[in-house]
Amino acid sequence: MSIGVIGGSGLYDLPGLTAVEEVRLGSPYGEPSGPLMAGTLAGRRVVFLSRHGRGHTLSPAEVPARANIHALKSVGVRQIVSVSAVGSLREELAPGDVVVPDQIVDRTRGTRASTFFGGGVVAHVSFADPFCARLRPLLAEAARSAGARTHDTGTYCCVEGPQFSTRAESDLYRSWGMDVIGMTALPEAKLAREAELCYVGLALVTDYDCWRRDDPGTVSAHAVADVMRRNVDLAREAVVRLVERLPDDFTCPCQEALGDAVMTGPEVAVPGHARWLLRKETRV
Ligand SMILES: CSC[C@H]1O[C@H](OP(=O)(O)O)[C@H](O)[C@@H]1O
Ligand SMILES: Nc1ncnc2[nH]cnc12
Repeated sequence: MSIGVIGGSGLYDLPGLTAVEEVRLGSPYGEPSGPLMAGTLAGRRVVFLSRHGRGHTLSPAEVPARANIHALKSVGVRQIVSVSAVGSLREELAPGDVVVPDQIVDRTRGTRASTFFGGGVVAHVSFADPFCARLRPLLAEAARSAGARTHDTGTYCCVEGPQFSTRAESDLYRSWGMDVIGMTALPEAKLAREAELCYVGLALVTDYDCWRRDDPGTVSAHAVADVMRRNVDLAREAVVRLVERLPDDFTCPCQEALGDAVMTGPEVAVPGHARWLLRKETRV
């Protein structure tokens, strides 16, 4: 069993990962964003994947999230830490801070492939708590002990992009109580739940989006990348400390997410595309 790390903007490899084997995999959903880098970190097997690909060639809507989750699960990953750059929608969440979100609001446009189900097999997973409730506190503790000013909760507003928001949108998301804004936590988090993997977010605040009228600067892609570059060591250290804290026998309800989710009966043959997901006991 291993821990997966998906690196977002500015995090294209995982410094300190040793004995790295580059694993190139296909999947029923096409190619993942790039090769999986499987190695050792803090004595555990860790598999790193760059979300936007080497050289950052995939925009948020182009990230092959189904292939990525399938590939990570197929090499034995059971927990995923998603590292991502986010804008802050709150004064108190400052650039350089870490947020470990506990909620998401979906503002994507519905064009991203966001389920493994359909095509003859129906399942509705519970998504009330979209991030793994057992892993989140461990990650928050790990980030704090790595030296980050850490916020243990927060609502991640996932927008379609690739353009940044208008001021009116930024104001609207704030009025809705959203805390941070990004473009990639969905559909990744949904797909991880369907694949019965634990999924948590290490959200690094890079900017104040565009809502602050006292600040003439607004977010830019290069400013985000600069802040992320300065925080690579922090992200890595937080992952190391999480890996150190994670018990070998860590279990969690995420690993049983399909137990009460599948509607399709056992009299129906499981279509080929869903066989990797379904155990006999998960069917009605
Ligand atoms: C480069 S700025 C916008 C870009 O950065 C974030 O990506 P990730 O979550 O992979 O770090 C944001 O969601 C946008 O995709
Ligand atoms: N302000 C912002 N909006 C959307 N995605 C982001 N990623 C980093 N900062 C962002």
